[in-house]
Amino acid sequence: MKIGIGYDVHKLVEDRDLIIGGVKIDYSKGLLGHSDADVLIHAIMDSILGALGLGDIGKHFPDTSEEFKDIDSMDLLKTVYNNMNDRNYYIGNIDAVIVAQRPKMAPFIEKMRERIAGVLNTSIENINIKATTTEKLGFEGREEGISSQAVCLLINK
Ligand SMILES: Nc1ccn([C@@H]2O[C@H](COP(=O)(O)O)[C@@H](O)[C@H]2O)c(=O)n1
Ligand SMILES: C[C@@]1(CO)OP(=O)(O)OP(=O)(O)OC[C@H]1O
Repeated sequence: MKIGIGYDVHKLVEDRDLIIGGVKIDYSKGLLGHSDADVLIHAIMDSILGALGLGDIGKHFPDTSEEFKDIDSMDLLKTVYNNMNDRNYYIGNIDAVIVAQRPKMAPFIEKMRERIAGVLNTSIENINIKATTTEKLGFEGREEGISSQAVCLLINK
């Protein structure tokens, strides 16, 4: 078994789609990034890469490469999954938190779990996603950005 941790932050700006956990959320602002800036998927990928001892997403998908400009982070997650699968590991479970003052994530959590479980070829029960505000404290609380943290457990086939 191997464990990993991931953390990511993206800035909230106008005129960008808000995509979190592979789900487009109707909101007045979106996250800025080289990719679609899906902060939850980035944290999950980093946790898996970390568990495998393979560095982080910046190493695998550099933000200097045109190849990854505006890319759907679910496509990157599929690449990370293939890498894990090739090394004979599968997902034990993932637990993650989205830190956002707004909007409410609760209505979208089940869809996120479904999408992530689908790409990672695991059961929805193995993917837990939580959300919290910071009671208006810090950059998330001031709605300047959204952060996410994830931990994963990988199991040997
Ligand atoms: N962006 C968010 C933040 C929170 N939630 C849900 O609300 C609950 C209470 O949040 P607190 O920060 O006040 O503890 C939290 O447990 C989440 O279920 C949310 O959906 N979206
Ligand atoms: C995903 C990548 C690549 O498109 O771009 P961003 O969306 O900027 O995300 P970040 O979490 O800053 O780092 C990984 C990047 O290389």
